[in-house]
Amino acid sequence: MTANVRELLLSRIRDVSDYPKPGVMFKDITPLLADPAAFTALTDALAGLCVEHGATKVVGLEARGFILAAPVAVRAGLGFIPVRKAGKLPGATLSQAYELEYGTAEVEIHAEDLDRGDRVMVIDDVLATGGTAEASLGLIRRAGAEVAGLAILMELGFLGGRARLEPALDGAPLEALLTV
Ligand SMILES: O=P(O)(O)OC[C@H]1O[C@H](OP(=O)(O)OP(=O)(O)O)[C@H](O)[C@@H]1O
Ligand SMILES: Nc1ncnc2[nH]cnc12
Repeated sequence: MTANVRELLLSRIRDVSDYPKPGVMFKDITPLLADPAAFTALTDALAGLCVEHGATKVVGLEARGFILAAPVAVRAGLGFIPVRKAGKLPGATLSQAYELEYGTAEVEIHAEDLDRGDRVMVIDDVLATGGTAEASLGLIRRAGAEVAGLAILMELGFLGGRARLEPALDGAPLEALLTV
C-alpha cells in the first residue's frame, strides 16, 4: 500500500471522543465507507493481503468487519463467513465469550462453514484490546481451519492488542494497514 493510500484512509477515519463512554476515543469509519475512492482502495489492499497469504476463505467480524470483509471476499474470489454476536446464527455454532474495551460480548460461527484445510483471513476495522480477534481466532481453530492471517484497518497500538494476540495468532501474520 502506498503512502498516499495510507494518508487517504487515515484522513477518512473520524475521531469521536468519549464515545460510547467517557475515556474512549472512538474511531469512526463511516466517512471512509462513504468515500468510494477510499473504500475501493481499502478493499483492494485487504484483498491483496488475502492473495499474498494464500487465504481460501474470508471471515468478517460483526458488525463493522462485515462491511469490509464482504467486498474483500468478492474481490479476492473467496467465500465470506460471518463471526456473529451470540444468538444470531440459526445453525450449529461454536461460541466464545470475551471482553471489549467497553463491555463484554460473545461471538459465534457456524461450525460447518469451515473445513479442515481451509486457510482463513480474518478481517475487522479496529484492533483495540484484541479480545474480539482472540475469540474469533479460537473459533476458527476449533472449527478445524487454519488462520492465514488477521487483517485490520486500524490498530490502536497503545491498548496492547498485538501482544495479547500473539499466542492466538500462533505465527500467523497480523497485518494492520494503519497504526495509531
Ligand atoms: O480489540 P477489541 O477490544 O475486541 O475491540 C475491537 C472490536 O470492537 C469493535 O466492535 P464492536 O464490538 O464495538 O461492534 P460493532 O462492530 O458491532 O460496532 C470493532 O469493530 C472490533 O470488532
Ligand atoms: N476506540 C475504538 N474505536 C472504534 N472501535 C472500537 N472498538 C473497540 N475500541 C474501539
